Amino acid sequence: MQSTSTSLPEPMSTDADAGLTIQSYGGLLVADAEARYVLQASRNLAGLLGRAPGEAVDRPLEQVIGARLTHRLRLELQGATRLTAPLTFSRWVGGRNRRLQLMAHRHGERVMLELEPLTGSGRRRLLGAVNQWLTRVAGASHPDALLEVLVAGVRDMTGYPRVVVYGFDGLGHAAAVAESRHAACPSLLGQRFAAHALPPHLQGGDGDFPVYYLPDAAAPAVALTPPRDPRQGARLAPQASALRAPSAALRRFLDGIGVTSLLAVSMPGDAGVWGMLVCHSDTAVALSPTRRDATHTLVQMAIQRLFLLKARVEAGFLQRVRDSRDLLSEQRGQPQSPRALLATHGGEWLELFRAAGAVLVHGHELATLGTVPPASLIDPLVERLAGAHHHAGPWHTHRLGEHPVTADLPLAPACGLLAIPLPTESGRDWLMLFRAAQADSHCWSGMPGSARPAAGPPACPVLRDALADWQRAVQDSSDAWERIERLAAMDLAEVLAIVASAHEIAGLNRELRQEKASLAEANRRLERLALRDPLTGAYNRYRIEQTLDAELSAAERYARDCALLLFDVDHFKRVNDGHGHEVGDRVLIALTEAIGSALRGCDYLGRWGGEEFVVVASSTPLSEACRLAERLRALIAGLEIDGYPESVTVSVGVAAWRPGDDRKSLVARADRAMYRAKRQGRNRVVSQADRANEGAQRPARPPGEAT
Ligand SMILES: Nc1nc2c(ncn2[C@@H]2O[C@H](COP(=O)(O)OP(=O)(O)OP(=O)(O)O)[C@@H](O)[C@H]2O)c(=O)[nH]1
Repeated sequence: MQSTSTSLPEPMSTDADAGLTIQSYGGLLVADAEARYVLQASRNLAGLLGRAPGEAVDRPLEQVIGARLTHRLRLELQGATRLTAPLTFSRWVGGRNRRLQLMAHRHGERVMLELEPLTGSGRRRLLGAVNQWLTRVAGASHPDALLEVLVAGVRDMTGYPRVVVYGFDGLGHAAAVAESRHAACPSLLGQRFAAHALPPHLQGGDGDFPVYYLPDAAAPAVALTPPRDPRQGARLAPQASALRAPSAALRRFLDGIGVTSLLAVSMPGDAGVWGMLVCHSDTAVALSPTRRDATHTLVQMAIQRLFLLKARVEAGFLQRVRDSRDLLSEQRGQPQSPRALLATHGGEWLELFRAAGAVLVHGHELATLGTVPPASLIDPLVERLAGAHHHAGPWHTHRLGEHPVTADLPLAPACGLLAIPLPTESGRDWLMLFRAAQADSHCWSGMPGSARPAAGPPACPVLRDALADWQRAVQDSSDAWERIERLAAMDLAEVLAIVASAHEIAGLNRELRQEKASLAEANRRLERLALRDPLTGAYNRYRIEQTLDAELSAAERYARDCALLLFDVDHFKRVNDGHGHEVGDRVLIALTEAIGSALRGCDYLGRWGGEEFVVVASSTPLSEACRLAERLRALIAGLEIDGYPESVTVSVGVAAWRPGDDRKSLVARADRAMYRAKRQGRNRVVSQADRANEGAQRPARPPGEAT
């Protein structure tokens, strides 16, 4: 047992603690951190414990609530900030046994003990109802249906005439998303409250007290006895107890909407408070702690199920986007232009992302689908985005008209934009999804000048007076882009970048192939010009001389045969003169074709000049060369040429390489032989060996020169 003298606080004179007043249906004891002494008590303590506050303050806790209860309390509070479940006990008060509930939690250096009367009636029926609603919550298959079940269940279990679920958006604004109400209650469904304008019981939820219950807002608040210890004298914050009496602001708010009793249960989410379930009644409602606990349990179950269902809906959405992405990916082999891509897949994307239009910008190509801003504004928009957005994630807004990046671009009818940079090197490729302005269905409470909807809430002077800045009609706004949509769009953009780039690369390859083909053709033309005679296509003089030089050095080096055949068309002048140059040309061409077709692959035909041609016959001794020449002569003589009725004959001089020969000497011998063939009557072959048979010797002449 601890000594009173060492630990009892010194009395001090102070004003009543105005920070915390509590609701009269419950009672409050404030104890020291070790829960040994009562430091303060609510002034209605006698009604609950049968003991006046004066008989409790400064007393050991055991004396006030009993030794056994105190012992259990200390045990369960060890190392904890609150009891996990309320403790129940009985007390004789006013000649009858009363059942009470004790909840306790730490608040700074104090332990707060909250007392409430227990009404034990209807437990069995409650259990049945809870089970029934839990089963229905577990069976709900869609988030909306689940919330409907929840509000109906809570209304059934609590008897409140109106139960509303408010959802908070990312900015803390609340909207009534589900409601169950008695026919006489005006509906709050769809009603929105700006974050800073929310009534206190809706502001972000109270993490310490997930359930706030106000049986009767009109009931007088109960003060606490003043603290006596200066060290404990700091003012108790109003939030110190779940039994706190309504603040003046809450009281005014509830007055404004005609609510007397309130039960608010916070709905925690992954990141803070997701929403709040609120029960309203215009008359006082006595709700046993058991029913409140049951309500709390149902809400907790529902919120877990809600997230599960939301996750399923999101997974379904993601799966559909991935299916579309995979389909796209499978088409990598058949690259499509941005236009074709949008035409093939865009419709599905618009449906999936609830978008009115899409733009795909890739390289210099731009494709559009559905309702999008005017084409002339897409380039400036891309410019802006490229300047303002420097990471791989999506850029998004549901208010293009108000966003600093886009405010001065008249992008209507587009209102929301989800723009995903394609992961390409240019940094200027985008997939853009546009949403149209949403016809305003938001109803913000207390909007000045607006007529109250017939089924709307009663006028609320508190909100109307205090919240001028949020009393704007929601206009020029589209549905916001949800996180899951942004993630899915990024997924899509990744594959889109690959497919669109594949298309671009295929295009470049095509151009490259075309360029290569043109280049090869130009080279062929160039080669032809440089090495071939333009009329007949035979090697030109320059090329055939090169060939002859190469053959002669090979002959020299490897002691290999090589022969030269020099052809001259007989009386060619007559062909020209008699039939015209055109026919003369035709004769030269026909002759070239005939010789060319009769030669081996290792022989070369060249035009020596005018109507003179040479054949360089490699690895060919003189005798064979003569036979070849004779064969060619006969072939030419047998030619039938269109437009030239006569036979074309040639005189051929044949010379074979001898050691020490160079081009000049070999050509000179062939030329002399050819000259002899002319002299002997034309249309014949004469070789260098025949020289002995011929008396006259033709003087050497430059090759190609007319004889
Ligand atoms: N149509 C045409 N004629 C050519 C071409 N090159 C040279 N000639 C002509 O060929 C003729 C050669 O005549 P000549 O050198 O007198 O010899 P020839 O008439 O063949 O008489 P012989 O050689 O003595 O049998 C000239 O009239 C040239 O104008 C050509 O590319 N096309």
